[in-house]
Amino acid sequence: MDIFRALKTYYWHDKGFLWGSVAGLAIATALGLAYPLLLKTLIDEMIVPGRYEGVLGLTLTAVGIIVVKAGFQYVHGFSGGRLGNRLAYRLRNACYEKLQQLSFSYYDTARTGDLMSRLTADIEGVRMFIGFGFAQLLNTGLLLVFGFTMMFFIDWPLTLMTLVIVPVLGFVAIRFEQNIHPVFRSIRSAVGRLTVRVQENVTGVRTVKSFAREPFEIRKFVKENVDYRDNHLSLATVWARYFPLIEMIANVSVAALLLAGGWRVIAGTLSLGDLVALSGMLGLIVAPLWTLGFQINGYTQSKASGERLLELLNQPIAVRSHPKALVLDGDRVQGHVRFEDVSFRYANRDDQPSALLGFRVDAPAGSVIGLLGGTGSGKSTAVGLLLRAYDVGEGAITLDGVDIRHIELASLRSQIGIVFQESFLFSTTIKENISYGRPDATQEEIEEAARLAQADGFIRELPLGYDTIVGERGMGLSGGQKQRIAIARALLNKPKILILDDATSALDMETEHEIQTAIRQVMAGRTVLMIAHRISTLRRADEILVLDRGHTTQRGTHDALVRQPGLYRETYRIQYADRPDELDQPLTAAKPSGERRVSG
Ligand SMILES: Nc1ncnc2c1ncn2[C@@H]1O[C@H](COP(=O)(O)OP(=O)(O)OP(=O)(O)O)[C@@H](O)[C@H]1O
Repeated sequence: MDIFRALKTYYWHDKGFLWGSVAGLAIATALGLAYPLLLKTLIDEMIVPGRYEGVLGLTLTAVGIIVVKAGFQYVHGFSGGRLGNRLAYRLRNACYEKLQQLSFSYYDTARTGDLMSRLTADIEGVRMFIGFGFAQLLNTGLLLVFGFTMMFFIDWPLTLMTLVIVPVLGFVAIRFEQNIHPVFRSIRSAVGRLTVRVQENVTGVRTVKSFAREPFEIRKFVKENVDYRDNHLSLATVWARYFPLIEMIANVSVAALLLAGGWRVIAGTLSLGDLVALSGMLGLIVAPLWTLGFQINGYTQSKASGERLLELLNQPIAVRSHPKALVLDGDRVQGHVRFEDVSFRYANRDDQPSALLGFRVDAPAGSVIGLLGGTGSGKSTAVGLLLRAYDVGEGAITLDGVDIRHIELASLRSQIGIVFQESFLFSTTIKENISYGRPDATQEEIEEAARLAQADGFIRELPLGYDTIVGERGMGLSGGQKQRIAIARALLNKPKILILDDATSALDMETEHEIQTAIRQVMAGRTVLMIAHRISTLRRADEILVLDRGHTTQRGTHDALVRQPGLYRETYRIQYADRPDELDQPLTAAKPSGERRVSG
């Protein structure tokens, strides 16, 4: 029950509906117990003595009970439905909000399909139990108490005899719960894995098909499907073992009552009406006991689901704003960025050396800093740290002299425009994609940003222009077009700091040059951090840093770096093989930038 206690905040607002649902069902059940009493009256006081004048009154009483009982059943259904659905609504919102709050590090290991199944199937499991299952389970308990109390007043020795089944059934039900809970837990995570498979396959379908790996993907799916099926088979086995057992125990008590009760009716120590009432009541009590398995089933299923939801809801948020964090005033931000001996290691990669070591940059407002380096050298890590995707391990990053850990997260990020390596577009219009960061932007502003990003031309050629809907992940557009929309999106915000993480790699040289010129205009007085593999992108930067496995191996302007032996000159040589003029300049020794190659 700890799980449901922990989920209380999501349903306790509606405790009125909870009590309505419980009380509705309990009263309806109690009224149901009146039927055997009516039968007893009919037999003992009317049929046996032959006094039939009360039959009509008795029948009307039965009809009255039926109507009132139906009314209370309605209260149960209405309240349970309201309770469950409101709970599911709140839980869904809370999970979604949590997903928005969770930091980048959570998404490094999270699986989309698994999250999807938590937000759908698991919420459904909890909704069903709290809305209905809980009231039914409680009702079974109440029925036992009410029913046996009434039976006790009719004939206590026979009642005591039948009561023997209760602890036996209770024991079996607990064993059943213990056996079935782990099975349900594995089923839930098997569903999660199955969804992940499908989701990944659909997302990566182009890669799968281009490598002709469909059979491999099918095998992977079949493996998960076998796992899912086997889990269900285990479930069926547990069911098959316990269900007949529960039914058998319940029926033994009915048989015992008929035998002992029938004996006493023949002996004249029990009236026929009492025996009919007792067996009717036992039947009413035993019926929900038979479904106790189903009820426990629902309980354990929703407990497993509740666990998975709480696991998500209780996830620690790695990067968050300090309660007293500084909220930036956009008009007063200069955009002076400093990385002061920053080192960082990814939490999920403890076995690996640091992704960034002793990284130092001083980027006054309006400067352009270029980052060059082989793949995995730490370039994206550096810009991610400025965005506070992760918090630095050692050292500090400052914006206008303030440690960014002391700045309110949203206000920090609102000063930064970033274009990622992979341009993600939402499945909506191009217009909405560009104005994502500033939904209040006018059409003119959107078009202006698109013009600067060299996107206006191709957008206008599309049948619906800015109102064209781009599919999931921007399908239907070329890589370069997607990149240009992503650049327009970043430019529209007129951020004080612009980060371009290999953002122009999919563009041809000419378009890239035009975008660079446009970015220079827009970014006059603002700070740009630019990651690129092309010298043409970087050459105008005020300072270029060359990274290698997290270390800064070279730094300087293009003119200085091209004269130093090292990766920069080497890259230049490869990319400008037809223009070796700059390489003919006399070599200068590598500038002692203070960086030392430290292992690890
Ligand atoms: N989210 C992550 N979780 C764990 N390790 C990561 C993560 N992102 C990057 N790394 C690791 O950190 C190191 C630096 O990666 P980073 O992405 O900063 O390199 P990069 O220079 O931007 O490379 P590329 O040019 O290929 O984008 C690499 O060893 C990489 O495997």
